[in-house]
Amino acid sequence: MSIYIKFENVCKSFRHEEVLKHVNFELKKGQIYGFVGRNGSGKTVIFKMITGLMRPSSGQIFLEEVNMTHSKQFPKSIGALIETPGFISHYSGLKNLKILNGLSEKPVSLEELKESMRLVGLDPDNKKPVRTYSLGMKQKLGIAQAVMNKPDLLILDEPMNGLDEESVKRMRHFFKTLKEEHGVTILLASHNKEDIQILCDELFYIADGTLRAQKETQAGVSA
Ligand SMILES: Nc1ncnc2c1ncn2[C@@H]1O[C@H](COP(=O)(O)OP(=O)(O)OP(=O)(O)O)[C@@H](O)[C@H]1O
Repeated sequence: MSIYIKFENVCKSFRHEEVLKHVNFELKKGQIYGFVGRNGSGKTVIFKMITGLMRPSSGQIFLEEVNMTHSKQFPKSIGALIETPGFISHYSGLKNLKILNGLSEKPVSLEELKESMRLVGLDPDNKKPVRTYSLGMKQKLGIAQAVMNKPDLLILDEPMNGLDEESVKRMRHFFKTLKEEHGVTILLASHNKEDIQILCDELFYIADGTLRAQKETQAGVSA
């Protein structure tokens, strides 16, 4: 299988803080990769660099052999939930998705937007403004936003935050289906061992700025 994403000697520093030191990894298509590490270890920084929201201090990042290191564009093949998504609080969930869809380079139909909401457990006909949404509902809308334009690569930073047990199960099933039936590559940062064990094919541990890989067997393992 060919390499989808490649980090080559990537370093990232903020002022005097060296967050990532010569990070190297290669990711293949159609796998779920887990990124594990303590608070502040650099998971979100890695995700932001893949989406082009942040630049490495040195080193190179490739996405499908295209050098993304100095790219100013958010790649259109990526859907992401990184930190708290910003929604327009006085609009409904669906209206927010419609606006974001209008900005996308790969817009989908209204019915497809509604289907994304249903898939994460939200009612697209709910007219309530997002400001009245619970934490879990906002998180679900964030996931719907990440998947709605049918990305090849899905980046999920703590996607289960605020979700109840039933919703976590639904999301796990949903992410697995995206991988198995649609070949989506998923990068997942999570502090939840069960999510990591159930979902991930391979794990990366980040500590003291360095990254260590560990192979996982499908669905369940030695995390
Ligand atoms: N824009 C920024 N400016 C300065 N420092 C930053 C910036 N973004 C991240 N950092 C620092 O980089 C380090 C890694 O942050 P990051 O958000 O990647 O951690 P994380 O592994 O995602 O943590 P968590 O598990 O808490 O989500 C932290 O020390 C953080 O303070």
